[in-house]
Amino acid sequence: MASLQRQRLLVTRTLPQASQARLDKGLEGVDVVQWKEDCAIPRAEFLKMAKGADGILCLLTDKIDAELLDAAGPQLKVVSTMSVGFDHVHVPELTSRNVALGITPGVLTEATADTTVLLVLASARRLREGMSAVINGEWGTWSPTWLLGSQLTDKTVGIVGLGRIGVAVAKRLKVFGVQKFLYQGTRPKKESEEEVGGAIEFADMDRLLRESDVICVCCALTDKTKNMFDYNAFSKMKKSVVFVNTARGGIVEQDGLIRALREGKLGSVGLDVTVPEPLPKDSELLSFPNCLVLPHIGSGTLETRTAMSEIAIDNVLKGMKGERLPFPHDA
Ligand SMILES: O=CC(=O)O
Repeated sequence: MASLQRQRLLVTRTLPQASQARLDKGLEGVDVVQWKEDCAIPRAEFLKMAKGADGILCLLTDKIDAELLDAAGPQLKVVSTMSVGFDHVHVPELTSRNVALGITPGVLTEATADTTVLLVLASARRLREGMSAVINGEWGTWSPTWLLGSQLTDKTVGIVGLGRIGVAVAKRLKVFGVQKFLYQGTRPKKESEEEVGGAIEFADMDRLLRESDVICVCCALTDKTKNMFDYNAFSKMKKSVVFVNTARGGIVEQDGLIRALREGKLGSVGLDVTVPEPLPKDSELLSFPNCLVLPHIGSGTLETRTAMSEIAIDNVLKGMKGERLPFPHDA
């Protein structure tokens, strides 16, 4: 009787506890090799460990391109990324080799929308400046004019990308009394408009930039959205704008953002994503009191990260069996 050949699964980082326990318990017919250091797998190590893998469970920090796929070999059946974004994966290379790609959509919508709202409020209410004042002993007596921010009541909010996360952001911000939402994307989305409810309109980019009091970037990084927010775009925004990006750093042309901040063109900025990540400590971006930067923690709750890693395991196991992935990238 022919014995079933064991498969090799490469996992590029230690996973949240429950999912790690699932791997440690052992997966039937699968040998797991895993990079367990608390840092991104170095490229040379990745190329070495990928050799002979039937499945790869990776993160958004791991570049998946022709070189990596060559190093893995022709037996590779599936790449499963523990992220909803897949701009780190060269999809045509996977497609041409018949390698499936799994992602983790849906489960991180709420946490990422929460982080977006957190940045909107924190930026609008000048949280960074307020906290620094307290820590640095600059907190004087209560003043009617000190550290005044802005509020969402009766404002116009621009959402760039009215996908799952964009809708969840709009629904949350609505309860703060937003008057109107404008949105941008590949096309008008009636179903998403209905889900948000109330005053919401598809608008051209120029109008969205000029009329919005708050702009939230919630779209994927693609060839079309890369560097979409450049100096020219920032120059069109209101001087009081609150600009928040929780999607991908590459959607913003960062030198243009820095120039706009330097020239005082922007009210406040909240970023969860930058280029590069981590952002070097001496980046000029960190020198502006009205720019708040978080270390890419949009989906960073235990519940969400566990749900993401569980899906990533389910995807990779199905793919290694040659079956349809529960969450393929092109669903
Ligand atoms: O940024 C996080 C993700 O794409 O999942």
